[in-house]
Amino acid sequence: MLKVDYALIFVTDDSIRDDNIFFAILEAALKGGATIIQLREKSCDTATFYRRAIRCKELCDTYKIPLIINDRLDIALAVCTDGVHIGQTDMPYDVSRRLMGKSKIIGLSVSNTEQAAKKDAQAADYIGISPIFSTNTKTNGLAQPLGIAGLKAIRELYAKPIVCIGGINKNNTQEIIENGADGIAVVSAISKAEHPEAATKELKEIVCKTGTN
Ligand SMILES: Cc1ncc(COP(=O)(O)OP(=O)(O)O)c(N)n1
Ligand SMILES: Cc1nc(C(=O)O)sc1CCOP(=O)(O)O
Ligand SMILES: [Mg+2]
Repeated sequence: MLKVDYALIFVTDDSIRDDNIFFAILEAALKGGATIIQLREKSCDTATFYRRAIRCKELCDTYKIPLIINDRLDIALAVCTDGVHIGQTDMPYDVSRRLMGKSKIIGLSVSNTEQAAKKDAQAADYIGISPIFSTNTKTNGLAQPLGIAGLKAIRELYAKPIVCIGGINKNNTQEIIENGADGIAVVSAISKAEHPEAATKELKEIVCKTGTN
């Protein structure tokens, strides 16, 4: 399997229901250098999710960038995406792995050091620190932010890639990477930017100049 670059995950904004706007922002993120796309839909029906996933896959394939589906293994399998991102209350890791297969990317959210030390997190391809900072974007059960101290504690015990999510922007990215994250995952820093392509480029440059990417 190709080495996966976790530097900059653009997580799509499910508050954008207009497909023209949604896909224009997605393409801007791809042009700007997002290294992974995560399609996250929390409230639409399955047919709508599936149709968006198909179009996302076509666009990601054009730019040769992996597509990961948030939560929904059935959509990931139906569209044959590169992976899935699961949370602590989503489909269990073992089942996700059995259904997705060995070659696919599986990410798992962790909200404390105990979860990061458990076998599911250790077996996943990467973990998402959930959240690193406070955010208004996630409206379904945001955990207590881990902050930089929490990231450092998890880095001590976790050897695989760590991606941080929640309240990340161009002003706090450098600190996150300096303290052990391999990459960042963002929604609003790209989707709500005046120029999403330029915003993506700027975030990517900060990650790459700070880390070893
Ligand atoms: C990279 C990354 N990390 C964490 C999350 C959060 O996933 P989850 O805990 O399942 O919450 P929802 O996104 O499903 O609301 C993520 N999506 N991506
Ligand atoms: C999708 C998601 N998951 C989170 C978690 O903590 O699990 S925070 C989040 C939203 C991140 O959006 P923004 O970059 O706009 O803060
Ligand atoms: Mg989830």
